[in-house]
Amino acid sequence: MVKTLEDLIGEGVSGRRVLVRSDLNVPLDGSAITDDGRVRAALPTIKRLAEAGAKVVVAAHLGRPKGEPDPKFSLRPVAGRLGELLGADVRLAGDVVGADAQAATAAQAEGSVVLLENVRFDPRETSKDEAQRAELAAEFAKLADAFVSDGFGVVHRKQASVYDVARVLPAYAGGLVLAELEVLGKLTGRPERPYVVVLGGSKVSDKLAVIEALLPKVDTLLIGGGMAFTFLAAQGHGVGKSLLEQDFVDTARKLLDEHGDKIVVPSDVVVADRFAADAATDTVSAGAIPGEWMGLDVGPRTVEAFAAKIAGAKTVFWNGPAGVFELAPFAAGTRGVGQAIADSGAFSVVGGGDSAAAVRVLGLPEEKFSHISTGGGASLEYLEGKELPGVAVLGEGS
Ligand SMILES: Nc1ncnc2c1ncn2[C@@H]1O[C@H](COP(=O)(O)OP(=O)(O)O)[C@@H](O)[C@H]1O
Ligand SMILES: O=C(OP(=O)(O)O)[C@H](O)COP(=O)(O)O
Repeated sequence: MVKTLEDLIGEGVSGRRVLVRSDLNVPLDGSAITDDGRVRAALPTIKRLAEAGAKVVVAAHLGRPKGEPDPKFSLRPVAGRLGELLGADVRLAGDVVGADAQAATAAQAEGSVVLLENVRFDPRETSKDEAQRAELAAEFAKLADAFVSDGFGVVHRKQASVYDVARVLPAYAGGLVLAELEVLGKLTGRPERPYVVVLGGSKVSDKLAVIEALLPKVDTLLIGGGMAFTFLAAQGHGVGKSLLEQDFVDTARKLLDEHGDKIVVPSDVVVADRFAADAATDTVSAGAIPGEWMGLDVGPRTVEAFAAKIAGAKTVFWNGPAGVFELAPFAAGTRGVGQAIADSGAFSVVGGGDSAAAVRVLGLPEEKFSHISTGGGASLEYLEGKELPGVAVLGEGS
């Protein structure tokens, strides 16, 4: 049996030091948070512990820094926002587990919150070497007496602050992780059919691996965003300077051969001469992407084709924006797909940091989605039937 946050509260946390792993990986424009959804989602667990008198130490990552401190990836803006939402100061430690983190946590009052600096500033966090990760986990463990895993968006990562630390501290599942798993469970049982999955985004290599496992489970797979170009290349099209995962082209061709009836790829693309809001743009057929240009959104014919499939669905899962929605000229595809899902009346789940942000930033009707999940890759791996290391480890000790 997995122990939960409520079990921990029941054991009594007043004066105890509790390490919480949250997913605070928010989209930033410079140092401004463009969507604080993940901070809001992390709030209930942190608040619950603080109100119960715990000394709360929050661990989180931001982006993918290269295992060393990099001011661009500092959690400072997040500490500020978390403090505003909590209505209390949140001290940001200057390091992950170093002298400043130790001093900040040693000086904590009951009910206070310290945020450790981006855990990915330490190369051991994401190391493939288990001994390295275990070493960092032991250092996290010195800062706390218990661990609450609440970062749903990152439970698919076997990383020190997600997985290894749960093996060295008494570990509990946070409310967000439990709530997310409960909703996603509805998609793994017997989803009402037709079951349509819409994929896009830019974490192409991560997600291409999931497609193969998902295909037998779904009726239709709509592929937009950055991952579409690997499939267009597999169909023999030139994709210019668009995102392309060359190593996966052969697999994409095999998937199109074997499941061509289920997979829908873009028939037209919005292309640009640069990755910029003021780039020159054009809308072309998927087979006519100019060599020096890049595809940054799906075109209107594609949106129409995707919307028709979505309109007939009873269950929809969407991860990954259909285009670079952050830049106005490339937002129409994501808006169109999102609106079609909202209008479908299907049981609909949208997951992922950027996908969830897109719903809010583009002003799509949030209330028309059945669930907006904080995790994209994590949701996909769960739907694929894969074990999530950050969840599995919570049951290990019992
Ligand atoms: N054609 C494209 N080329 C490059 N980037 C893209 C393209 N389409 C979408 N994106 C980018 O994908 C990013 C989100 O991808 P991803 O992290 O995979 O999604 P999520 O966070 O929802 O899981 C967005 O920032 C968006 O700008
Ligand atoms: O943004 C995240 O995932 P998502 O883009 O799949 O929703 C999580 O914070 C995990 O980040 P990672 O994919 O760099 O490990």
